[in-house]
Amino acid sequence: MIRFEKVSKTYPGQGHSALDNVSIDVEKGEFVFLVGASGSGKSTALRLVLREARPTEGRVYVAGKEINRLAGWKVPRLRRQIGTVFQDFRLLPNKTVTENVAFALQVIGKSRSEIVKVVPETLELVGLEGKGERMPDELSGGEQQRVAIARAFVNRPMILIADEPTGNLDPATSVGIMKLLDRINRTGTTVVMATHDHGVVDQMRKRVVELSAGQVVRDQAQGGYGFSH
Ligand SMILES: Nc1ncnc2c1ncn2[C@@H]1O[C@H](COP(=O)(O)OP(=O)(O)OP(=O)(O)O)[C@@H](O)[C@H]1O
Repeated sequence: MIRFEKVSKTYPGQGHSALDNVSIDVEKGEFVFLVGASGSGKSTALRLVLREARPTEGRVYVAGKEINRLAGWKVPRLRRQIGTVFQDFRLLPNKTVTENVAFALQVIGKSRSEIVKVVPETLELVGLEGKGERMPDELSGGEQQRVAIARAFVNRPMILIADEPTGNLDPATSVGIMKLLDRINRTGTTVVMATHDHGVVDQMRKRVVELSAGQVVRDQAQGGYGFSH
C-alpha cells in the first residue's frame, strides 16, 4: 500500500538529510507506528506519502503508483484516498461538528443525499452521536480529535495518516482515541501514525518503525516504544 524505496530527502539549504536511504513497505490493512526523536524525519516521511514533499532520491509508491511521477492534476485524487489527523485537530471553528465532517465531502463533490446519510453514521462510529450540533469549542480535546478522525474517515480512505494524534490529550483520553484508530484499522484501512507517546505504542503492540537522524534503525512487529521491549 505504501512503499519507500531507498528514499532520501534533503530540504534546500539543509546540510543533512531529513531522510537518508529509507526503505519501508507497508501492506494494505497494516497499523504502523513511526517513532523517533524530534527531527528524526517522521513528519517528512508522512509528507512524502501525501506528496506535500518530494524525495531527493528514491521512490515513494502509494497503491502501486510512484507518486512523484503523478501529474499535478492527479494529486488531489491521491490525497482524497488518504485521511489525515494532526495533534492540533485543525477543525473549522465556526462550523458545527456535523458541518465540519460534511465539509470534507462537499469539497469532493458528494451529493447532499449521500452526505446526509454518511455523516451521522460516521459520527456514531467515532462515538459522537448526539453531538452533531455542537461547536468545536464546546467539546473536550478528545471529542475534538474524534471529530477530526470522523472528518478524515468519512470518505473511507484507504490510508489514514496520523501525526501525533494523542499529543494534546491526557493518557485516559488517548486510550479512547487509540481504540478508535484500531477500529478504523480493522475495517481494512491502513494506518500510519507518527508519535512520541510511549504509553500508546507500548499498549497497542503494533509494528514499530523507528527513525534516527533520517535512517530506519528498527522495524519490529508488535514492538514497544523502546528497544527494551
Ligand atoms: N520545510 C522544511 N525545510 C527545511 N528543513 C526541514 C523542513 N521540514 C523539516 N526539516 C528538517 O528535516 C529534519 C526532519 O524533520 P521532521 O519534521 O521530518 O522530523 P520529525 O521526526 O517529524 O520531528 P518532530 O517529532 O519534532 O515532529 C529536521 O532536521 C528538520 O529541521
